[in-house]
Amino acid sequence: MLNERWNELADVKDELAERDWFMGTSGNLAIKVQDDPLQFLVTASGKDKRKRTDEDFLLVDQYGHPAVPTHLKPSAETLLHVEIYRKTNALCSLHVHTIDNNVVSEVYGDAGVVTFQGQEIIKAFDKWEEDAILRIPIIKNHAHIPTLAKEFAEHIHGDSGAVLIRNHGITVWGRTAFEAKKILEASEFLFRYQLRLLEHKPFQLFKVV
Ligand SMILES: CSC[C@@H](O)[C@@H](O)C(=O)COP(=O)(O)O
Ligand SMILES: [Zn+2]
Repeated sequence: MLNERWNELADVKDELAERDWFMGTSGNLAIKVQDDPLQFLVTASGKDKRKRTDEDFLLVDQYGHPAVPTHLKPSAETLLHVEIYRKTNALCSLHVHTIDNNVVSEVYGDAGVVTFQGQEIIKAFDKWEEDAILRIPIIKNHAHIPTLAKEFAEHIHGDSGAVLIRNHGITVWGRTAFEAKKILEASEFLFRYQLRLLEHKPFQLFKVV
């Protein structure tokens, strides 16, 4: 099981690296290995996530501490992944910094949310009704990670979802690694769309849905 999960997460990491979503060692990824007690694989802190090595991940427990002795340090943002697995049945959680998610988080940061409606791709979030609205919350980038994780946890409401951290990045989760990746890609599509739209229709910034 551990090996299977390791390879699954390594493959996701390679795909996101191909998109250049790990600039400057940013980003972290996790995949659950077992419940009761919780154990999951998380990226080792500070690594170049574009490289595939056998020190890319380490196993951590329900507190985000290494589950077995290791010289590797868990991601600085491991506590956010802990909150996801504590509150949901998600299997995989992904965090990336992109220019688009940072700019969107700043443009809509004061509102605390960015909304999308009438966009085909919101079906990736399991929203199938014609007038469905997708709301992605935006939280403050607290430097104190336990505080960040606490505020982040208030926006975890299901086995899949997405939360923006202002001028920092996005964290998504899903019932499978495939679903988490789908939500991440769909989010980045929407962010790019929204920023392009604002270039052509600046008044869209004030559209209330
Ligand atoms: C250099 S990126 C800033 C980091 O503090 C963090 O936000 C991040 O995403 C990567 O941290 P990491 O500890 O490698 O998981
Ligand atoms: Zn980060």
